[in-house]
Amino acid sequence: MALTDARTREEEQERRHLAETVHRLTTELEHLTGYIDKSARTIEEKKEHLWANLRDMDFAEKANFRHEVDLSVLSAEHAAMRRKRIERLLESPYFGRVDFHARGDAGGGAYYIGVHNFSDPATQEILIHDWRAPVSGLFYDFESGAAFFETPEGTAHGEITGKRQYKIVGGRLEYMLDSSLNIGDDVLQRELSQSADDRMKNIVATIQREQNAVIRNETARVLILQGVAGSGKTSIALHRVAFLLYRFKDTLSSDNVMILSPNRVFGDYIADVLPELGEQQTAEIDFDRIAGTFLAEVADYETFGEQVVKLIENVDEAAAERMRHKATPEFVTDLDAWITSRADEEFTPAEIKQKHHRLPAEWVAETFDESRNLPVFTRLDHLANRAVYLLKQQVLDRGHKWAAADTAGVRRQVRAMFPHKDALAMYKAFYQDPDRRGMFKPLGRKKIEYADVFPLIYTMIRTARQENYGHIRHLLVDEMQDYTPIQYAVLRELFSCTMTILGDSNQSVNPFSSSSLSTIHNIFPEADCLELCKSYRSTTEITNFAQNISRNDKLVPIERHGLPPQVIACTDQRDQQARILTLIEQHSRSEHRSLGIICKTVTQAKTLHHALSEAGVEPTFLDYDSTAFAGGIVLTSAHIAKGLEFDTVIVPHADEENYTTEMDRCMLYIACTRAMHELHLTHHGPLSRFLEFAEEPRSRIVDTETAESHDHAADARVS
Ligand SMILES: Nc1ncnc2c1ncn2[C@@H]1O[C@H](COP(=O)(O)OP(=O)(O)OP(=O)(O)O)[C@@H](O)[C@H]1O
Repeated sequence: MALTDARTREEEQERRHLAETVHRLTTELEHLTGYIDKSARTIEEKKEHLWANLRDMDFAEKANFRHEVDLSVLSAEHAAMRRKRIERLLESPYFGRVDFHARGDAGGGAYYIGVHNFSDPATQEILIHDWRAPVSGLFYDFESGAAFFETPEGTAHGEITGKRQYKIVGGRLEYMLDSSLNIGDDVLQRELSQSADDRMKNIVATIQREQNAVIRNETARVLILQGVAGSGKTSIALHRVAFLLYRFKDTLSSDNVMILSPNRVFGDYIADVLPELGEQQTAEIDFDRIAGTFLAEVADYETFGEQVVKLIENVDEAAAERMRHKATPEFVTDLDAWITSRADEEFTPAEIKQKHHRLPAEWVAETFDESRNLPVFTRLDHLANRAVYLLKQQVLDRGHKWAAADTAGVRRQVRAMFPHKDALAMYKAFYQDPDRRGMFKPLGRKKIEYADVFPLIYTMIRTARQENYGHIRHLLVDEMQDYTPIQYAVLRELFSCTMTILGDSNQSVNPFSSSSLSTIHNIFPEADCLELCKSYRSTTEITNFAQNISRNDKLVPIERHGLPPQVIACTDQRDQQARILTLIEQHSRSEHRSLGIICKTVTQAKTLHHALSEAGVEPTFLDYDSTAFAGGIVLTSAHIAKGLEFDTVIVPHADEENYTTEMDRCMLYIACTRAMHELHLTHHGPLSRFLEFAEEPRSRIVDTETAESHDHAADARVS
């Protein structure tokens, strides 16, 4: 009874504290709104004054006046940004509290932690600490007892006497929980059992200790993060970007951060996380866009998506061999050495003659030699420019004319000293070597295979000066396993900044050209490598099911239970469609929001989309041309679904014919690991070999009344 009283009293105190915080936030919001309105009026008046008196003002007065207007606009913008943050805080002012008694300090204090800092403007007292502030590390990194955090004056040691977590929605306390341990399991369970939002959401309130270590790593120039499916890699990487923006705010802004994502749908899916954390959206890029920038005027090329389609739908052994060859680190070393030696081996200095004036071959050799450290085509341009300058000088000195045709003539002679006309010609010549014969196979007259796209871009970068991303100071690379060493070599040339590189070697979409953790580490030997092994996305049942498809002994599933995955045997194609329609119908009646129907290929997804549309269901169809993610019911391929998640997933065509190769196994694994709460697989004909384990009676549910299994699941599910 006494305990309940104490608890009630504490809750009462917390409610009062919340009300007080909301009051102070509201006061500040009103103040800012007043300030912004007043600024808007002042700016308007100043502009009108400027227009009215423009003629009477001299240059200095006008400049002064404009400067004043600019300053007012800047200050109003700052206030508007601050107002946005206050509005966000009013929704949920804080999610955690840690009571810390610093050693030698009699008082000690309660630190409330939220998505932003908030200080009372009157007293400057910090009422809410930003989750990224050093003191907030206490909340994520320590249990009760001895703890420390860094302050500008040094390390503050002391003791944590209590930790509390809150769920505040719309400014109202939904619940609070005391937790002496790390972020309480209860809160995490509640968060994980919720339905998926349309987009990826922030997880600040429940960041786990091992995840926090990744987020707050300040020292790594390159950080490689290997994490099992659903371990929070992408979420953590985005929180890390938010942390770095906070920690290095004087030198790093969102304009200097870039995210290299697998495709635009994924880019759109994660687009809300940084703004939710109070940061601006960063620029986003993918390898297809890098290819577009470099090759638009050079060659037509197969895209990554087209290559995946080709591989899944019809594996061409010779093409696979070419891919394998170009996906090795040795290939990069070979190509690099070959490019580097071209100038020495193939440049033949010769005399340059123009308008009866000459530059001897020795001069040519010496001049070419002076620019040794530059790429070969840049060296040729330098040489030609010097030759044009000298010869033109001599011609003009004699009183003759120098025409554009003379400049072109000199350039032609210089270019003739090197056998390759451009990077593409040079790249093709690389394959003249008998050891490499057959390794280059264009698709038609001017189109190159995807496997040649980045070797060619690398050749371009190494042979002539190219634009790079010099303004980018941090690059985040997601799905690292899908990029080859040559792609990393291109990244190294284009970005000379710190990087966070993350992925999962179990989720490669192309077994012929994927990179293992050790390969990537060899490319970035200076990198810190961290690993996340706990999987948070799916129920234990779904994770265990996926583990049977592709085992990863390091994976630790989170204890959260739900319906066992269903494998539904259908009598024919029509029956399969009917079953899928029933599952969609069940989903729409359930508490779940998002449903992903994930086929192996885009072609299969398209066919199913057509059939479902005819039956009156209109899921959002995502293919390689899609640029935005959509909530609700989504129909797509495993490759495109990568990185996404859904409350419920249906995997159609789980038969032996469809899922039979190692590549198919990857696709099946990716599709199944997209499910958070429910997973259903349908098939007609023999079940895929990768699902043989599911044929055992306990895990396989064939022709059962689905409602019954739902009831069973409800019992097992943790609420
Ligand atoms: N600490 C956490 N608190 C709450 N939710 C979490 C936490 N860590 C991960 N999650 C949830 O787990 C799910 C998976 O996260 P995320 O997509 O970032 O993982 P991933 O490792 O990139 O997955 P995959 O490689 O399979 O695409 C998300 O719903 C995310 O919100």
